[in-house]
Amino acid sequence: MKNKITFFSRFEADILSGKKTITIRDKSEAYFLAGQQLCVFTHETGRLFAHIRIISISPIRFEQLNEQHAQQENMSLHALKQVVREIYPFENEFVLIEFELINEPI
Ligand SMILES: CC(=O)Nc1ccn([C@H]2C[C@H](O)[C@@H](CO)O2)c(=O)n1
Repeated sequence: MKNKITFFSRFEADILSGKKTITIRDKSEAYFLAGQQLCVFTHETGRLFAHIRIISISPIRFEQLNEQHAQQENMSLHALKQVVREIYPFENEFVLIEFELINEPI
């Protein structure tokens, strides 16, 4: 089972401070399971910077993104939709991955 996930390095500080607690991914990353512990790397350089535990993973459509999701991403809803559209220009079906930061090594 794949136990790694990458994030753009611009989100590292928000993840480490606990301000960002979800991520929206396309279905190519729908294989994660609730309870799974993941090593978190930067997308750009592959540097390990955190460990997280998945709380839940559920399907979501682009038009269902709302203010609560934006808050969990520590950005405005407009910014969240813009980021998702930049990363996935043609996708409408996603998975919502809710996670918590863990300190213990895995
Ligand atoms: C780096 C990589 O492989 N893929 C992604 C995909 C998404 N994110 C972030 C951007 C937003 O905060 C949410 C919404 O998709 O998740 C990311 O850092 N890296």
